[in-house]
Amino acid sequence: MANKLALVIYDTKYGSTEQVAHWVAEGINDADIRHVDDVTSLFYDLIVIGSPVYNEAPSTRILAFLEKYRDSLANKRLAIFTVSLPYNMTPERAKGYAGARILEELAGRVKGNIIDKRAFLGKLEEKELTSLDRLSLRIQYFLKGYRLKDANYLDRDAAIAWGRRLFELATRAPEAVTTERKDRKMGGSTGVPERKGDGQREEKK
Ligand SMILES: Cc1cc2nc3c(=O)[nH]c(=O)nc-3n(C[C@H](O)[C@H](O)[C@H](O)COP(=O)(O)O)c2cc1C
Repeated sequence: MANKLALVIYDTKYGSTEQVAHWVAEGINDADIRHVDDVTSLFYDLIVIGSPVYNEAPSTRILAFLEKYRDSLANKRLAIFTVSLPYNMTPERAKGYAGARILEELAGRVKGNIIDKRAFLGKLEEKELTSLDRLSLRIQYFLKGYRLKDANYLDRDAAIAWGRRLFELATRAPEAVTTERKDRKMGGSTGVPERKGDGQREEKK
Protein backbone atom coordinates (compact mmCIF):
# COMPACT_ATOMS: atom_id res chain seq x y z
CA MET A 1 0.00 0.00 0.00
CA ALA A 2 1.38 3.46 -0.92
CA ASN A 3 2.21 5.88 1.87
CA LYS A 4 -0.13 8.78 2.47
CA LEU A 5 1.34 12.22 1.87
CA ALA A 6 1.74 13.83 5.26
CA LEU A 7 1.08 13.50 8.96
CA VAL A 8 1.22 16.49 11.31
CA ILE A 9 1.98 15.48 14.91
CA TYR A 10 1.70 18.00 17.75
CA ASP A 11 1.60 18.38 21.50
CA THR A 12 -0.21 21.23 23.23
CA LYS A 13 -1.30 22.37 26.66
CA TYR A 14 -3.20 25.55 25.86
CA GLY A 15 -4.21 24.94 22.25
CA SER A 16 -1.87 27.15 20.20
CA THR A 17 0.39 24.41 18.86
CA GLU A 18 -2.70 22.42 17.93
CA GLN A 19 -4.06 25.47 16.12
CA VAL A 20 -0.80 25.99 14.22
CA ALA A 21 -0.72 22.25 13.38
CA HIS A 22 -4.21 22.54 11.84
CA TRP A 23 -3.16 25.54 9.74
CA VAL A 24 0.00 23.78 8.56
CA ALA A 25 -2.09 20.71 7.66
CA GLU A 26 -4.49 23.00 5.78
CA GLY A 27 -1.56 24.37 3.76
CA ILE A 28 -0.29 20.90 2.94
CA ASN A 29 -3.78 20.15 1.70
CA ASP A 30 -3.78 16.40 2.16
CA ALA A 31 -2.40 15.91 5.66
CA ASP A 32 -3.61 13.83 8.56
CA ILE A 33 -3.20 15.36 11.99
CA ARG A 34 -2.71 13.63 15.34
CA HIS A 35 -1.87 14.52 18.92
CA VAL A 36 1.47 12.93 19.79
CA ASP A 37 -0.25 10.45 22.14
CA ASP A 38 -2.60 9.25 19.38
CA VAL A 39 -0.14 8.44 16.59
CA THR A 40 -0.93 4.99 15.21
CA SER A 41 0.98 4.95 11.91
CA LEU A 42 4.08 6.51 10.42
CA PHE A 43 3.36 5.36 6.86
CA TYR A 44 3.58 8.85 5.39
CA ASP A 45 5.96 10.50 2.92
CA LEU A 46 6.35 13.48 5.24
CA ILE A 47 6.07 13.67 9.02
CA VAL A 48 5.67 17.16 10.48
CA ILE A 49 6.33 17.47 14.21
CA GLY A 50 5.19 20.50 16.21
CA SER A 51 6.28 21.22 19.76
CA PRO A 52 5.30 23.98 22.17
CA VAL A 53 8.08 25.50 24.26
CA TYR A 54 7.78 25.46 28.04
CA ASN A 55 10.50 26.57 30.44
CA GLU A 56 13.05 26.95 27.66
CA ALA A 57 12.64 23.40 26.39
CA PRO A 58 10.57 21.48 23.84
CA SER A 59 7.61 19.41 25.02
CA THR A 60 8.73 16.34 26.96
CA ARG A 61 6.06 14.29 25.14
CA ILE A 62 7.51 15.25 21.77
CA LEU A 63 11.04 14.46 22.97
CA ALA A 64 9.87 11.05 24.24
CA PHE A 65 8.16 10.39 20.90
CA LEU A 66 11.31 11.28 18.97
CA GLU A 67 13.31 8.96 21.19
CA LYS A 68 10.83 6.09 20.94
CA TYR A 69 10.54 6.26 17.14
CA ARG A 70 14.12 7.31 16.46
CA ASP A 71 14.83 4.41 14.11
CA SER A 72 11.49 4.55 12.26
CA LEU A 73 11.93 8.29 11.72
CA ALA A 74 15.55 7.97 10.60
CA ASN A 75 14.70 7.26 6.97
CA LYS A 76 11.75 9.66 6.69
CA ARG A 77 11.37 13.17 5.41
CA LEU A 78 10.62 15.32 8.42
CA ALA A 79 9.68 18.91 9.10
CA ILE A 80 9.64 20.38 12.58
CA PHE A 81 8.19 23.48 14.15
CA THR A 82 8.05 25.08 17.56
CA VAL A 83 5.42 27.38 19.06
CA SER A 84 6.67 29.72 21.76
CA LEU A 85 6.18 33.14 23.26
CA PRO A 86 9.31 34.77 24.69
CA TYR A 87 8.68 37.11 27.62
CA ASN A 88 10.17 40.05 25.73
CA MET A 89 8.07 39.71 22.55
CA THR A 90 6.77 42.88 20.94
CA PRO A 91 4.95 43.31 17.62
CA GLU A 92 8.21 44.76 16.22
CA ARG A 93 10.31 41.79 17.36
CA ALA A 94 7.69 39.34 16.16
CA LYS A 95 8.33 40.41 12.55
CA GLY A 96 11.88 39.06 12.50
CA TYR A 97 11.40 36.27 15.02
CA ALA A 98 13.55 33.19 14.42
CA GLY A 99 13.40 31.39 17.78
CA ALA A 100 16.40 29.43 16.67
CA ARG A 101 17.68 27.95 19.91
CA ILE A 102 14.91 25.55 20.94
CA LEU A 103 14.14 24.76 17.30
CA GLU A 104 17.78 23.77 16.78
CA GLU A 105 17.73 21.76 19.99
CA LEU A 106 14.70 19.86 18.72
CA ALA A 107 16.29 19.35 15.31
CA GLY A 108 19.35 17.96 17.05
CA ARG A 109 17.24 15.20 18.59
CA VAL A 110 16.06 13.98 15.20
CA LYS A 111 17.90 11.50 13.01
CA GLY A 112 15.70 11.79 9.89
CA ASN A 113 16.01 14.03 6.85
CA ILE A 114 14.68 17.41 8.03
CA ILE A 115 13.46 19.16 4.90
CA ASP A 116 12.45 22.34 6.71
CA LYS A 117 11.92 23.82 10.16
CA ARG A 118 10.13 26.87 11.47
CA ALA A 119 9.61 28.71 14.75
CA PHE A 120 6.10 30.13 15.18
CA LEU A 121 4.89 32.45 17.88
CA GLY A 122 1.98 31.38 20.06
CA LYS A 123 -0.24 32.99 22.65
CA LEU A 124 -0.58 33.36 26.38
CA GLU A 125 -3.82 34.09 28.21
CA GLU A 126 -3.47 34.42 31.95
CA LYS A 127 -6.99 33.24 32.69
CA GLU A 128 -6.39 29.97 30.80
CA LEU A 129 -3.26 29.03 32.74
CA THR A 130 -3.26 26.53 35.59
CA SER A 131 -2.52 28.27 38.91
CA LEU A 132 0.90 26.63 38.98
CA ASP A 133 1.81 27.79 35.45
CA ARG A 134 0.49 31.30 36.20
CA LEU A 135 2.55 31.54 39.37
CA SER A 136 5.66 30.11 37.77
CA LEU A 137 5.42 32.45 34.76
CA ARG A 138 4.68 35.48 36.94
CA ILE A 139 7.83 34.73 38.94
CA GLN A 140 9.96 34.11 35.82
CA TYR A 141 8.71 37.33 34.18
CA PHE A 142 9.23 39.31 37.39
CA LEU A 143 12.81 38.04 37.78
CA LYS A 144 13.55 39.22 34.26
CA GLY A 145 11.99 42.63 34.87
CA TYR A 146 8.79 42.03 32.89
CA ARG A 147 5.14 41.69 33.80
CA LEU A 148 3.13 38.72 32.59
CA LYS A 149 0.35 39.88 30.29
CA ASP A 150 -1.90 38.37 27.65
CA ALA A 151 -0.48 38.21 24.16
CA ASN A 152 -1.48 36.55 20.92
CA TYR A 153 0.99 36.28 18.05
CA LEU A 154 -0.65 33.36 16.26
CA ASP A 155 -0.29 33.89 12.50
CA ARG A 156 -2.67 31.83 10.40
CA ASP A 157 -1.32 33.04 7.05
CA ALA A 158 2.29 32.25 7.96
CA ALA A 159 1.37 28.73 9.11
CA ILE A 160 -0.69 27.97 5.99
CA ALA A 161 2.09 29.36 3.78
CA TRP A 162 4.62 27.09 5.49
CA GLY A 163 2.27 24.13 4.94
CA ARG A 164 2.17 24.99 1.23
CA ARG A 165 5.95 25.14 1.13
CA LEU A 166 6.14 21.73 2.78
CA PHE A 167 3.70 20.36 0.21
CA GLU A 168 5.99 21.58 -2.58
CA LEU A 169 9.08 20.13 -0.93
CA ALA A 170 7.38 16.82 -0.13
CA THR A 171 6.11 16.28 -3.64
CA ARG A 172 9.50 17.01 -5.19
CA ALA A 173 11.97 14.25 -6.02
CA PRO A 174 14.17 13.40 -2.99
CA GLU A 175 17.32 14.48 -4.90
CA ALA A 176 15.90 17.97 -5.43
CA VAL A 177 15.29 18.38 -1.70
CA THR A 178 18.74 17.07 -0.83
CA THR A 179 20.36 19.47 -3.30
CA GLU A 180 18.39 22.38 -1.88
CA ARG A 181 19.46 21.50 1.65
CA LYS A 182 23.10 21.43 0.52
CA ASP A 183 22.65 24.84 -1.13
CA ARG A 184 21.20 26.23 2.06
CA LYS A 185 24.11 24.93 4.11
CA MET A 186 26.37 26.80 1.74
CA GLY A 187 24.69 30.10 2.58
CA GLY A 188 21.25 30.04 0.98
CA SER A 189 17.96 30.74 2.73
CA THR A 190 17.20 28.39 5.64
CA GLY A 191 13.58 29.39 6.01
CA VAL A 192 14.60 30.31 9.55
CA PRO A 193 16.16 33.75 9.48
CA GLU A 194 19.49 33.51 11.21
CA ARG A 195 19.80 36.53 13.43
CA LYS A 196 22.21 36.78 16.26
CA GLY A 197 20.68 37.22 19.70
CA ASP A 198 17.25 36.08 18.60
CA GLY A 199 17.06 33.12 20.96
CA GLN A 200 13.92 32.27 22.86
CA ARG A 201 14.71 34.19 25.98
CA GLU A 202 18.02 35.75 25.46
CA GLU A 203 17.27 39.36 24.70
CA LYS A 204 16.29 41.98 27.15
CA LYS A 205 14.81 45.27 26.17
C1 LIG B 1 4.49 27.22 31.96
C2 LIG B 1 4.88 27.89 30.68
C3 LIG B 1 6.23 28.08 30.39
C4 LIG B 1 6.60 28.71 29.19
N1 LIG B 1 7.94 28.87 28.92
C5 LIG B 1 8.30 29.45 27.75
C6 LIG B 1 9.67 29.60 27.42
O1 LIG B 1 10.56 29.17 28.13
N2 LIG B 1 10.00 30.21 26.25
C7 LIG B 1 9.04 30.69 25.40
O2 LIG B 1 9.40 31.25 24.37
N3 LIG B 1 7.72 30.54 25.67
C8 LIG B 1 7.34 29.94 26.82
N4 LIG B 1 6.01 29.79 27.12
C9 LIG B 1 5.00 30.29 26.17
C10 LIG B 1 4.42 29.15 25.34
O3 LIG B 1 5.42 28.58 24.51
C11 LIG B 1 3.29 29.67 24.47
O4 LIG B 1 2.28 30.17 25.32
C12 LIG B 1 2.74 28.62 23.54
O5 LIG B 1 1.79 29.27 22.70
C13 LIG B 1 2.10 27.49 24.32
O6 LIG B 1 1.71 26.46 23.44
P1 LIG B 1 0.35 25.66 23.66
O7 LIG B 1 -0.79 26.68 23.63
O8 LIG B 1 0.29 24.73 22.49
O9 LIG B 1 0.43 24.95 24.96
C14 LIG B 1 5.60 29.16 28.29
C15 LIG B 1 4.26 28.97 28.59
C16 LIG B 1 3.90 28.34 29.77
C17 LIG B 1 2.44 28.15 30.07
